[in-house]
Amino acid sequence: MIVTPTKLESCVLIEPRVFQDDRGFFLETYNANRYREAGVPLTFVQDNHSCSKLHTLRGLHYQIDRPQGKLVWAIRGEILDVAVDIRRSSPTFGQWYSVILSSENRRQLYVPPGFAHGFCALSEGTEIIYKCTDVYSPAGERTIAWNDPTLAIEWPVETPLLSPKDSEGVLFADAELFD
Ligand SMILES: Cc1cn([C@H]2C[C@H](O)[C@@H](COP(=O)(O)OP(=O)(O)O[C@H]3O[C@@H](C)C(=O)[C@@H](O)[C@H]3O)O2)c(=O)[nH]c1=O
Repeated sequence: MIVTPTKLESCVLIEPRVFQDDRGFFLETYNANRYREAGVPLTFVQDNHSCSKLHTLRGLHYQIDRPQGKLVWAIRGEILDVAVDIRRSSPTFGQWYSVILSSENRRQLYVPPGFAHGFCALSEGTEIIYKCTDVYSPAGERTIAWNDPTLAIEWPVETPLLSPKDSEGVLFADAELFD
C-alpha cells in the first residue's frame, strides 16, 4: 500500500494494494499492524456506512467529548472528502485538506481525532464506509458551517443537499474547539 502524508499533521492518505484476478479483486481495507506503521495508531470501535444522493454535503462534524479518528473510503461512486484541523495547539490549526475518494481509486483518508470532517457526494447513491476510533456520542456532536468564510473550503457545489442540522452549523470563530 502507498501512504502519503497530507499537509495536515497526522492526516494521511492511503492507497491499499488491490489484487486483481479473473474473479474480480481483493484488498485489505484495514490491517492493524500495517495501518499502525502508516500512522494510524488507534483502535477502531465503530464502523459506519452511509449512502448519499448526488450533491449531498454532510459536515463539518466532530464530537467534542469523544473525538473520533476516522478512516474513510468510498465503495460506490465518489466524494470530495474534507478534513479540517481544529486543534489549537497544532501547527496546521485552521487548515483544511480535500481529496477525491472513489470506488475507482480505492483511496482512504485517515482523519485524526481533533479534526472536523465533511464530504460532498459527487455521484448519485454514493456509499462510503468509515471506521471510528470512538463511539457515537449525540450529546457531544458539533457542526461547523460547511461554508464558513474563514475556512473558505472549496466545495464543488454552491447549493448542496443538507440536513437541517448541517444548515445550522456554527461559524468556525464561534465553535468550541480542541486545545
Ligand atoms: C453519526 C451517527 C448517526 N447516527 C444516527 C443519528 C441520526 O438519526 C442518523 C443520521 O445522523 P447524521 O445526520 O448525524 O449523519 P451524518 O450527517 O452522516 O453524520 C456523519 O457525517 C460525517 C461527515 C461524519 O464525519 C460522521 O462522523 C457523522 O457525523 O443516524 C447514529 O445512530 N450513530 C452515529 O454514529
